[in-house]
Amino acid sequence: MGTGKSSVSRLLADKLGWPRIDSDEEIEQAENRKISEIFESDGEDGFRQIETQVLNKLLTSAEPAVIATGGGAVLREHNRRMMLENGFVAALHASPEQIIARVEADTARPLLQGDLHQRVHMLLEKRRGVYDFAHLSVDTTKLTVDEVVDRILKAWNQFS
Ligand SMILES: Nc1ncnc2c1ncn2[C@@H]1O[C@H](COP(=O)(O)OP(=O)(O)O)[C@@H](O)[C@H]1O
Ligand SMILES: O=C(O)C1=C[C@@H](OP(=O)(O)O)[C@@H](O)[C@H](O)C1
Ligand SMILES: [Mg+2]
Repeated sequence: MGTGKSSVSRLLADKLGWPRIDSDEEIEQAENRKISEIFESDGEDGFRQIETQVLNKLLTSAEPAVIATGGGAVLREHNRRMMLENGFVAALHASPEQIIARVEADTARPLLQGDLHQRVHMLLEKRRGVYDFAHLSVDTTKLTVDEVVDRILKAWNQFS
């Protein structure tokens, strides 16, 4: 969360001339509920169930697209495999301090409610290594969105 997936995906899609899809927005549309409402009524497990269904549908569509997922979509091994089998996967990282600075004004992320500093450190620890499966990893801490997009495009051109 806060590493720039949603922001980077917009510019990346523009540059590629591809549609841009954000799985969180797709989930909200399909459910006609905000992410926070889904967490509130169905819990994290309920959200992950919906997220997996939506992601699988997006990943098996024939059209090329830039897909931004939520940061926890990769917690399920099945999703990691689907992503690798159907696309080029870029994982965006950032330092805990930078993540906190980027998300502190935003209340839309249920897993970051409460003590933000403690939540961010706890989640980074819990998820350590889970993003290593990606084709490319980018530390966005000191990069602009433009620079992140350039890194992804370079790696994508070599990959494809
Ligand atoms: N490279 C960056 N440098 C500075 N701010 C950024 C960068 N990438 C994203 N942001 C800002 O951080 C916040 C979270 O970005 P977002 O794209 O929603 O991240 P994610 O989808 O990974 O949670 C937004 O306010 C966005 O403008
Ligand atoms: O990391 C997570 O578990 C989550 C990340 C969020 O998306 P962003 O990574 O785009 O903030 C969103 O899917 C939900 O709040 C859960
Ligand atoms: Mg996002």
